[in-house]
Amino acid sequence: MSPPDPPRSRPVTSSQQLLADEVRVAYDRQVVLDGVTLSVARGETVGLCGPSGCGKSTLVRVLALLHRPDGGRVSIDGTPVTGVRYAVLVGLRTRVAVLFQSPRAAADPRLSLTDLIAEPLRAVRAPEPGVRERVAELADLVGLTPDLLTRRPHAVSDGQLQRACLARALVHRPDYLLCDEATAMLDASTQAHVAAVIADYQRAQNAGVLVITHDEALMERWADRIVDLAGAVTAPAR
Ligand SMILES: Nc1ncnc2c1ncn2[C@@H]1O[C@H](COP(=O)(O)OP(=O)(O)OP(=O)(O)O)[C@@H](O)[C@H]1O
Repeated sequence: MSPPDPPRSRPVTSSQQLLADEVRVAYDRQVVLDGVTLSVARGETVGLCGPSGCGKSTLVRVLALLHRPDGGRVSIDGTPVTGVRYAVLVGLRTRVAVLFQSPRAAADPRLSLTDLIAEPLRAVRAPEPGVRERVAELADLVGLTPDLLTRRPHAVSDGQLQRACLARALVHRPDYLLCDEATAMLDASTQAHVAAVIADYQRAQNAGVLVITHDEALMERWADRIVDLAGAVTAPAR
């Protein structure tokens, strides 16, 4: 494994956190999150638990700037974020990355693993020599050999594809990484390796990490504190 990413030079202050403040989300008539507040500070690992359907993944999508909440706000280190996806300035949106449970649902089947990892850099028109160098660095970090990098998703295992998705998530050196059941589909050794890569990255970058897992032992080992979303209200929309 190559050395972890060098930390950014920005000094870290106590106000540096990814914050969902009084967030409300409803799908049609169903209120899933009703005034939920959750923060993830730089350097900490927050575990998010709660019964199936209580809104954990929805909250992750809101924090990842993929889903616009119906109420409340998201801020990154005190900067309010008003839009979602490409409406957010690139310098802000690349501060948060997400790793989902299913790498197959998250990966474009037409791309080689190299192009999959490079995708977020090419989307911001990063110079190609730097892209190739960063892909090689990350492939080494997550344990993907050169022969695997030329293959497309259908020709690699779920574990290998999740490693590529992790590399892609880290490509912009995010300050916050959200892991939504990211190790659930993996065998024990791949799970341990993915968790170790994330922990090394977190230490090097002083990143904040949010973890959703139904694996209580993993949650206990991984999280500095655990937030239970079970209190979130699921009720008909007003
Ligand atoms: N796009 C959507 N449209 C309509 N309803 C949705 C949508 N996404 C989620 N839901 C509903 O919102 C509720 C919360 O879903 P969510 O996936 O956030 O829960 P969760 O706590 O992550 O569940 P699990 O632990 O099973 O993954 C569920 O009742 C779900 O059916």
